[in-house]
Amino acid sequence: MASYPILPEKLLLISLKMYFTPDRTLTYLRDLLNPTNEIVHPANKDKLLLALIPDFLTIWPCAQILKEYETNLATTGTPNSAPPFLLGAQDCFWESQGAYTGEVSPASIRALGCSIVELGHAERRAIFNETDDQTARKAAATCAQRMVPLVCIGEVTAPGPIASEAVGQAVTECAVLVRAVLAAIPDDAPVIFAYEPVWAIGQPKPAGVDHVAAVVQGIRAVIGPRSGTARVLYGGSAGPGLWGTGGLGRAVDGMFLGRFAHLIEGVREVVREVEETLALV
Ligand SMILES: O=C(CO)COP(=O)(O)O
Repeated sequence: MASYPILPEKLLLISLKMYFTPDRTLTYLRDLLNPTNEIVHPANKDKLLLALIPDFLTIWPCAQILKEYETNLATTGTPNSAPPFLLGAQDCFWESQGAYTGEVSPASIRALGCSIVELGHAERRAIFNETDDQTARKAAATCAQRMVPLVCIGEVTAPGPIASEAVGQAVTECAVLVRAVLAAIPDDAPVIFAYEPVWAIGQPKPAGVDHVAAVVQGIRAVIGPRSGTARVLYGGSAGPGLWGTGGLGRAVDGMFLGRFAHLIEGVREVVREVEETLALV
C-alpha cells in the first residue's frame, strides 16, 4: 500500500479556482518551476512545500510538466527525490467508481498525479449546498487513495465589536466540520485544515492577524492529539505582507493563496517571507 505524502512544517498552497484558461495555467506552472524565477527552492524542500491546485482539466498536463521538472532535478544531481512541489485537485467525489455522472473519482485524481484534494470550500458550500457530512465522506475517500484532504473551514459571519465573542463564535462554527472530518479519516492520515473566514474570501484585505491567531489556536485545541500530521493554514485574501514580522508566521503552518498569487511576483514575495522566518528557526 502506498504511503501518505509527508507534509513539511510550512505549506503554501495555491488554488486557481476557475480563473485561468488552460494555457495560462500551464504557463503559470512553468514560471513557478523555472529556476531563473527563483520561486521553488529545492534546498528548502524539507521545510516548505508549495502546491498548485488547478482546475480538473489541467491536472494532467500540469502533472506532465512536473514530471519533466523532477527528471531535470534528478539529472542535475539535486539530492533526494521528493519534489518541493505537489499538485492538488479542487474537489472529488466520495465514491471511487460507478454511475455518478459528472463527478470526479479520487482514484483518478491520484492516478493523474495529485497528492492533495481540497474539500468543502465556502464556494462549494454556498453555491452547490455541500454539507459537512459530504465533505467528511470525501475526506475519507481522499485518504483511502493515500492523498491529503485539504479541508476548508471558516465562520460565515464577520466579527462583531467584541473580539473574544467573535473568536468563540468562529471556533464553534469551524469545530463542526473539523470533528466530522477527523471522525471520518484514519487517525494516522495527514490532514490540512485551511481556516478561511467566509467574510474574508474575495475581499481587498485578509482577516486581522489577532483574530486569525486566536481562532487557529482554538481550532488546534479542537483537533487535539492524533498520530497523523495536522496542519492549519490561513486563506482568504492572503498575499504578500501577511506573513512576516507581526504577521501570521507565528500563528499558522502556511497559507492558502487565491487571487494574490495570480502573478508569480506575488508568489515569490510570499515564499521569500516564509523562507526568512524559516531561516530564523
Ligand atoms: O478562497 C480562497 C482560497 O481557497 C481565497 O481566495 P482569495 O485569496 O482570492 O480571496
